[in-house]
Amino acid sequence: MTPRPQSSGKSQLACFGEILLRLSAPRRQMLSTAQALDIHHGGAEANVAVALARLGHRTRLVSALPDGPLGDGAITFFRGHGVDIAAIGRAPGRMGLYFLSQGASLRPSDIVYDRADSLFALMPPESWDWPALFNGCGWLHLSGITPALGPGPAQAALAAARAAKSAGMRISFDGNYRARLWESWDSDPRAVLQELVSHADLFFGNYRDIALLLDRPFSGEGPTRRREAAEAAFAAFPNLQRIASTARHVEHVDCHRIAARIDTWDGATQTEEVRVPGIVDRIGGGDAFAAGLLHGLLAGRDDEQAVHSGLALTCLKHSLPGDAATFGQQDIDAFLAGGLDVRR
Ligand SMILES: O=C(O)C(=O)C[C@H](O)[C@H](O)COP(=O)(O)O
Repeated sequence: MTPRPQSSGKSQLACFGEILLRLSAPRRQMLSTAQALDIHHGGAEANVAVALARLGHRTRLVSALPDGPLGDGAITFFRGHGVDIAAIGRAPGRMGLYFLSQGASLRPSDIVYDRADSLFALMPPESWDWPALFNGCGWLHLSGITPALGPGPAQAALAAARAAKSAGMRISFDGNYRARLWESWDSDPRAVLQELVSHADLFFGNYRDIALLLDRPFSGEGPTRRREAAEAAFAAFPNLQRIASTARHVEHVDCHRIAARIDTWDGATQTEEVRVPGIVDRIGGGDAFAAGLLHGLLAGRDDEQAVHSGLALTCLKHSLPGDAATFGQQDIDAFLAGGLDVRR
């Protein structure tokens, strides 16, 4: 039996962010012609909460869902995956939606957001009672999507990070830059993202995210450019201990090559590149990487093992429809051991 890992220190990991309903055109149809839509639950932070819960960690989703059947359905979904839903507030309002047309052949995937004025986006920032919501939690996971939703969520994300910091919690922050969201309101992404990264111990982002944060380009090639960007980020954000990233080469809509990496102050751990053919659904791949890597760190493994568990979980996620990576340790172990014939 594989022992279930326990998150270290104060037991729970809190994920703060919007829960979304994903409506996808089935069988790779386009949204403009689909006659039915498939339903999945998602949201960047929620995906991390589910993946970690499936891996045996205690995760708490801090969010808000509308009263009524859509909110009830989401609660059932997250509870069913073992996520603590006690810190999800309920109130009248609308649920954030996004629509997906899954790419095929030479047509890339496309996302249409319909989440303006959702209950979560309109929550007054002062309505979140951080000490109560984070009670018993030792880690907070946030992403750059929450502050992109509007001035209220931006203030809430900052307040969450400050409260977690002053409670002695560790913080992971996934850059998740979404240009379409930031462009929908009069925002200054750099200032907000800089403060959030300044509170983080672990930052998920690549050299492009760091270039955006620091407002400067990195001109080298491959690993040299990644290291240069990481060193610039460590210099600008002294609280950061690790920067984790993936490098993705899109061979074809259905076939990507993915490598993963952790940079620390004194060096980097880089994985081999894995070819991922026959992709079923790549949405949530970044969240799966974050969850897999957090899983390794929370279980007390070293960076080499943690980055490989992140790589394994992101690659596995591409085989599964929906946002969440609902795999167990045995799936990660089997992936890392290789071998793709039927297991029986
Ligand atoms: O865009 C948003 O606001 C969402 O939260 C929708 C998606 O669930 C995640 O963004 C997945 O992101 P990746 O893991 O990078 O594919």
